[in-house]
Formats: sequence, C-alpha cells, structure tokens
Amino acid sequence: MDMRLGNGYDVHAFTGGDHVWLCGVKVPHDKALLGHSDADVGMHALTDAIYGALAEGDIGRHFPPSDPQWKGADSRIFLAHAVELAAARGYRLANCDVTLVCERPKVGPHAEAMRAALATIMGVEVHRVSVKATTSERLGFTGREEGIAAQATALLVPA
Ligand SMILES: Nc1ccn([C@@H]2O[C@H](COP(=O)(O)O)[C@@H](O)[C@H]2O)c(=O)n1
Ligand SMILES: C[C@@]1(CO)OP(=O)(O)OP(=O)(O)OC[C@H]1O
Repeated sequence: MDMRLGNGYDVHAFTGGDHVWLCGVKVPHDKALLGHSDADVGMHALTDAIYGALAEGDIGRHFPPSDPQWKGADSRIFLAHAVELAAARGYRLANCDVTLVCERPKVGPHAEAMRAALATIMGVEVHRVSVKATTSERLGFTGREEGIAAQATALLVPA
C-alpha cells in the first residue's frame, strides 16, 4: 500500500462569547466561534486532511450540518471517526501539521496542550502532531478579527 497525503482548510466566524475551542483546548477569549458544532476550526481542518488523504470526502459528508444530531457536537467525535476510518482502510497517522490563522487569541501558550489533546484523540505519540499559528498581519477577515482560519496536512502510512 502507498502512503497517502491530505490537506484540510476551515474557517469559523467569531460571535459573542468568552472562549474558543481550538484543537481540543478551551481557550479563554473575548469572543466565541460560531458553528453547528463546537466550531473547533483546527480540529475540523485536521479531520478534513485525514478524510482527504483517504479520498473519503469531507467532514460535512460524514457529519452533515443539516443533521440536528451534530448541533453543538464535540469535534473530537469527528476527528476520532476519521482516524477510525483510516485504521479500517489499513492506515495510521505518520504525522500531521495544523496552522491556525488569527491575530488573537495567542496560540503559543496553548500549543503544547493542543498537541497533547490531538494526539490523545488520534491515539498517536505527541511527536507526530504539530500545532502552530500565524497572524495575517491585520489583513483580511482574520486580520480584522472576524474569524479564525485553519489549515492542516496529514500523512497516512500503512499500519
Ligand atoms: N494567534 C497567534 C498568532 C501568532 N502567534 C505566534 O507569533 C508568531 C509571529 O506571528 P506572525 O504572524 O507575525 O508571523 C508566530 O510565529 C507564532 O509563534 C501565536 O502564538 N498566536
Ligand atoms: C462540523 C459540522 C457538523 O455538522 O458543522 P460546523 O461546526 O458548522 O463546522 P464546519 O467546519 O462548517 O463543517 C460542517 C459540519 O460537518
């Protein structure tokens, strides 16, 4: 079997609130992210990267936003499903890399907790998981702090 590479991208808009969920970590903030689920934009991008590597569509195909079952859902369900699907196809995660794009909140102080949370959900060692962040130099919707974007890459190898 070949190794398989996937990428994922997601955006969620800010709304009123006092925390955001990012890569499985509850980060205090002066806004929240809007979504059908808990709006964990980083976890959604990573989930899509794994589905992409498997050519298994995207998160909305497996967990339709029209389905009330997923209202307010914990995004760990989605990531765990993608990893289970990979295992069922005979693959395991070699490594993954997530980039969060936002001016605020600052991700650096939470990055190690995020790596640990994602590794636990996926059942892999922490060294296989990277989480990093960039601002967009105050440009565009992320620069205006209207929302957060996330991009992820995942490499699957035969189990
Ligand atoms: N939300 C963010 C954004 C950035 N960082 C850290 O700051 C560094 C500099 O950001 P630039 O956009 O100016 O390149 C970046 O490399 C991250 O280490 C962050 O922690 N949280
Ligand atoms: C995750 C799902 C679940 O219903 O809803 P949202 O939280 O809106 O997130 P999105 O990234 O738009 O992906 C679509 C859905 O699958």
